[in-house]
Amino acid sequence: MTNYQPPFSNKIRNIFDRIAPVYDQLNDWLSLGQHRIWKEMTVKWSGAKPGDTCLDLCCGSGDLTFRLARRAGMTGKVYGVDFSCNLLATAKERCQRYYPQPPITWIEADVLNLPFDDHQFDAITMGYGLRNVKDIPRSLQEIYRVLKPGGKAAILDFHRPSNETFRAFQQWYLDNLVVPLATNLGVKEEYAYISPSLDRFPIGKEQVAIAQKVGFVNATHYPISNGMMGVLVIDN
Ligand SMILES: C/C(=C\Cc1cc(O)c2ccccc2c1O)CCC[C@H](C)CCC[C@H](C)CCCC(C)C
Ligand SMILES: C[S@@+](CC[C@H](N)C(=O)[O-])C[C@H]1O[C@@H](n2cnc3c(N)ncnc32)[C@H](O)[C@@H]1O
Repeated sequence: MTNYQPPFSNKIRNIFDRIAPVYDQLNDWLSLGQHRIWKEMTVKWSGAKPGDTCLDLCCGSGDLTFRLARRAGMTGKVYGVDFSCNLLATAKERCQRYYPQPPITWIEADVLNLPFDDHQFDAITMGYGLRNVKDIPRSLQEIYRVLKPGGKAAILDFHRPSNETFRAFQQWYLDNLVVPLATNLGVKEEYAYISPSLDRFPIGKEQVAIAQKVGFVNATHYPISNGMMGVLVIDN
């Protein structure tokens, strides 16, 4: 199994604090809007429904949080957790401007030490967070701890395709479109981080094995976008 050891969390937090001003726009441009579909699939696979108490981990500027809130409705409760104060500020600002109604609580915290009691949540999402945490098993343990029995989590992230052509295309896209465009916006190093972080990230079946070791009874990894992205769905 891959020995995954990303840099210290402070380095990661600084990366996301720095890219906050360009983050949403670059995601739209560079994924050709596809990230919205991937996020909608993730929320759907989390099983969130009206009245649920939901949690979005590594919420960033809030894309998945807002989608969860739409599903949970006015009788539900939604929490967004992130340690980047700049991305959280964007999330709060977007919330006030575009989504004044859903009951969302924003919390600045490390997802490796969640400030919640055990068994609080019906549904949990995490978008592009697991690859960035210092300790993946610990992160899944925290999810296991705060999920209610019968609750479900859906975790979206980049993935390395097993098909060589798609793998080569993904690498070409990162090297020749993502990094150059980011360079023009003054955030070259931050976006250059994606590729090595993806090399260290466990592939789908390894993620499933970690989740099972943590205690999840059901764990399935769904490759999407020709395996360039993936969603790990886990429940207890
Ligand atoms: C929303 C997306 C990525 C979020 C994201 C995650 C990270 O870990 C980062 C680390 C450092 C800087 C930025 C990020 C970051 O934005 C997914 C979409 C954005 C991507 C930049 C686009 C990547 C596209 C795929 C490699 C190929 C898709 C091809 C398709 C034809 C559109
Ligand atoms: C690529 S962004 C994803 C944001 C959002 N989920 C989305 O899909 O657009 C990754 C987020 O994870 C957060 N993050 C990474 N490690 C974290 C940790 N240990 N605790 C809290 N947030 C973390 C970063 O601050 C950043 O906002």
